[in-house]
Amino acid sequence: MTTLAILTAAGSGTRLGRDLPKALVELAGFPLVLHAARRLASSGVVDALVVTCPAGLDTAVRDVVAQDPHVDVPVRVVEGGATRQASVATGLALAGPDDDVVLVHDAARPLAPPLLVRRVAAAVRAGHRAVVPGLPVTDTVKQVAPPSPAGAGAAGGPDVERVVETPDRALLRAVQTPQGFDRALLERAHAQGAVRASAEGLAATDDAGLVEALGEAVHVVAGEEAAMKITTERDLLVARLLLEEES
Ligand SMILES: Nc1ccn([C@@H]2O[C@H](COP(=O)(O)OP(=O)(O)OP(=O)(O)O)[C@@H](O)[C@H]2O)c(=O)n1
Ligand SMILES: C[C@](O)(CO)[C@H](O)COP(=O)(O)O
Repeated sequence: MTTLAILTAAGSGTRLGRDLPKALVELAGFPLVLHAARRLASSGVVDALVVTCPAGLDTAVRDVVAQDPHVDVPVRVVEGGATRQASVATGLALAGPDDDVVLVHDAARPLAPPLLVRRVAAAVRAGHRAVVPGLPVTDTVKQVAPPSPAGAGAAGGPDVERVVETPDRALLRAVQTPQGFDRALLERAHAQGAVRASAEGLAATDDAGLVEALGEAVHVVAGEEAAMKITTERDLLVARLLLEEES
């Protein structure tokens, strides 16, 4: 039995605002997608990689990832979909007959360490069929009311939102990737949630959310600060510092 990693890299990186897709933006001389692929491969628990890429960039992404000497597992590259959820579904369709565990990881988390990959995969192999890494939340988090049709600032004052709840932060976890799944469960979750995949506002923001929607259990293992997500330029600066610390 084998473990497939789906590496999502098909996003455009709108919030980063560069003139190339985020996964191809360089950090310390290498594209984000390559950092992520190297760490997945060197975990020792990934047998093959499927990388989702933006339309028209399959050759560029294949050249970057599949030819890298540090990525010593078979690599396939496939064009992703309109949302992250759709991209994962496209990658999942390429799973082979022996793949019983699937890890889903974001190229936007390029420094997720190999030990985290092993921790997630081990928890799935130990019998937890859906596993996410998570960190405790340090801010106090407020839930706000949905926006009113008229808009919050409609009266002419500053934009304000009404708080409806303060969840107990001791029970909150900020979740990361890689997320790990029993392959059959992940397939069922994506099949059941398929109708959501076409639009950003409907799509699940992570794969575990689709499993939760089935009513199935999802488990959390300890996350890692290094698995931070690159969304903005500031995140790239922080990642650079983390890499310096690593070496
Ligand atoms: N249609 C999409 C959208 C996102 N992703 C991937 O999902 C991960 C998380 O997405 P995000 O951080 O939101 O990346 P982008 O969509 O590129 O960023 P933005 O929302 O700022 O455009 C990224 O590795 C991204 O490449 C994907 O494979 N397919
Ligand atoms: C999957 C994820 O990385 C878990 O934290 C996150 O939900 C991706 O979110 P994004 O808005 O697509 O960056």
